[in-house]
Amino acid sequence: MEQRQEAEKQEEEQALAYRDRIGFVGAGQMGEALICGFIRAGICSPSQLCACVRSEERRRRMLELGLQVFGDATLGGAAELAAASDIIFLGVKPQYLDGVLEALQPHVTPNHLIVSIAAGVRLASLEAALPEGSRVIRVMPNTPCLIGQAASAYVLGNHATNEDAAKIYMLLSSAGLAVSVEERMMDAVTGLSGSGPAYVFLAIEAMADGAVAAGLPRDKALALAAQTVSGAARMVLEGSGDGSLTHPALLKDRVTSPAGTTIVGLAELETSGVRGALIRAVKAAAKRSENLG
Ligand SMILES: NC(=O)C1=CN([C@@H]2O[C@H](COP(=O)(O)OP(=O)(O)OC[C@H]3O[C@@H](n4cnc5c(N)ncnc54)[C@H](O)[C@@H]3O)[C@@H](O)[C@H]2O)C=CC1
Ligand SMILES: O=C(O)[C@@H]1CCC=N1
Repeated sequence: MEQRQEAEKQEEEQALAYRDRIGFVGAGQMGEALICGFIRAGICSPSQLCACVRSEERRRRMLELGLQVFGDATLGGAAELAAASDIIFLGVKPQYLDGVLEALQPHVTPNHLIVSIAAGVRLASLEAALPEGSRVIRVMPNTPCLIGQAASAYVLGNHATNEDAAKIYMLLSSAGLAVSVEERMMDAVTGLSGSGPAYVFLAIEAMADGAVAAGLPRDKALALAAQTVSGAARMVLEGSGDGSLTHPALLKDRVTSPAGTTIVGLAELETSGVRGALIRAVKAAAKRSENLG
């Protein structure tokens, strides 16, 4: 009985998300990753999506994906997008957000849910730039959303409702992991999972370089490096098989034979300060996010 109620609740929530029309002000790297993630997950169809774009290249790409396209948000596009959307994602760089909010503000109604993905920009500034009582959610997604593997965090603004929370969770979790956090944690999230794909890409590239130096062809080195990172990550996420995280130190120890190859590699990483470098990278990016706000 409980299971049936849960399934009915889930269907009801899904139906809510399915009906929404979603507009993207700015559809660049992250906007496109969200759009493709949602379409791929089947949470909405391209006909429910629209975007404001500034460049011809972006216009062509959005049309190719099947979206309705409007022009620059600050040159009339915002009004058209607001009329065609229930949920509005703000997908421009933080430095363009003020102009976009100014253009959007007169067209935001109580029926709109505004979702900002801008790094560092606080809910208080977003709410202050929008009509009193606006429903706002701040999200930090990441680019693996493109292939349904996002790590996203979200926090509700003062006027966002439980229904809004269910909607954003439905949308984000359709394309990966979604967790709710307190706003004071958003800078840390940005430094970790927002920017993190870039650290991992760098690590994959460097590991492949090492293998090339040791004699492996580039294509095989890259494929093995990427699959190693992916497989190791899945073991942390799924290794215990019961949904709980497995501590990476435990998994590391299982790879490391006495007087074997791995301990020699690990010792090099420790001598080079890789552990400290990663900690400092996440902290520096979190600090930058704090300063952007
Ligand atoms: N790239 C990433 O991995 C992530 C980015 N973010 C956030 O997402 C936001 C966008 O970042 P990216 O997608 O990387 O930037 P981007 O530069 O690739 O995309 C922004 C898009 O907005 C468009 N744009 C700017 N002003 C516009 C206007 N007035 N009307 C219509 N379109 C306009 C630009 O032409 C561009 O296509 C930023 O606030 C960033 O902090 C958040 C998480 C991850
Ligand atoms: O580099 C940036 O500022 C954006 C936010 C998180 C990832 N990319």
